[in-house]
Amino acid sequence: MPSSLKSPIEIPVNELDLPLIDISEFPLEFGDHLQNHPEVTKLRDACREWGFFRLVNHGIPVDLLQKVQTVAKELLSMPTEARDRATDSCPAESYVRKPTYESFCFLDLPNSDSVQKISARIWPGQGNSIFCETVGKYSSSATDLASKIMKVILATLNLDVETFYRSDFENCKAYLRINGYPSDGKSIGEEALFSHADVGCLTILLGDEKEGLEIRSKEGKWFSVKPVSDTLVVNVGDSLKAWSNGRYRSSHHRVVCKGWTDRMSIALFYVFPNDKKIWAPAELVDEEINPRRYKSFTFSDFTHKIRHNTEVIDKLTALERFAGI
Ligand SMILES: O=C(O)CCC(=O)C(=O)O
Ligand SMILES: [Fe+2]
Repeated sequence: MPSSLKSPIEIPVNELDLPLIDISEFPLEFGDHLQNHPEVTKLRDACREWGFFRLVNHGIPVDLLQKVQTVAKELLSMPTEARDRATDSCPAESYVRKPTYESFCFLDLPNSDSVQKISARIWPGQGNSIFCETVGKYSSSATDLASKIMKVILATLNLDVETFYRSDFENCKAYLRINGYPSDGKSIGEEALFSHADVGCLTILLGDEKEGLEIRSKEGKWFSVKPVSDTLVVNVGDSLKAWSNGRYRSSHHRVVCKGWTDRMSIALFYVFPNDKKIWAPAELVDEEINPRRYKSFTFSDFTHKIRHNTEVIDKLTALERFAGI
């Protein structure tokens, strides 16, 4: 990740109401009839146009959302020396502090001891059981939700849901990142989190209702997303873009300072296991209309070999440069 992010940027003039998807509309049994369900059509359009949508009626209790935000804020407001104790040589599982943002990263949830390890470093002795329990519960609920969204996305691709879920997504894992954006020294319009595409399949983003998230459209214009309480923002990442043979977008997004003090967000990344070979199924490849767009690669190859999933060089994203045919 680049360390200096202070470049002035153009102020976007566009505001975006993300497409609203009511996940409670989807039946638990996925049959062929689902493909023509109006909510499925809406979701398909959202994934094609934006690679982003807003989930309503997502089923995660509002009090759990509030609790996880409370413990995340408590973590981010610990003294600098305490936060720095969680810094480690493996940034994927520790605390990272950059000039304009900071992140606590937890790996392989909900099953790893990643949360306990960081908690023990921040709160020496006993750790913080309420923090661990709350983050554990939220990650578990959000991972179940991501699996459900993934199944519906398979339906939007006109694929047999159970077959493809079992063969490709059943072993997906979750990483969690608690992001803090302290306001000190930042001016309105300044980039707080650089433009990037997420690397996994899906990201579920829980914000703290402060503006700042911006998404780049197909035409390269920036759109500012208005927060809506009790909802979750979901986006497609590069792994799913590649697996869908480019049918779905993995849009670049960033966070821009809007004059707040201390914005924060919690991102759950639903990702393939490291050794998973990412290869679009033959059903999504059509030699004439939609030829194969990516060579096969493993998730760990992608995350280890690309240094920054940020720059678009000669209109090519990191995914295109890494695996494009
Ligand atoms: O804080 C946000 O709204 C966005 C965070 C994000 O894009 C990320 O963690 O990948
Ligand atoms: Fe992101």
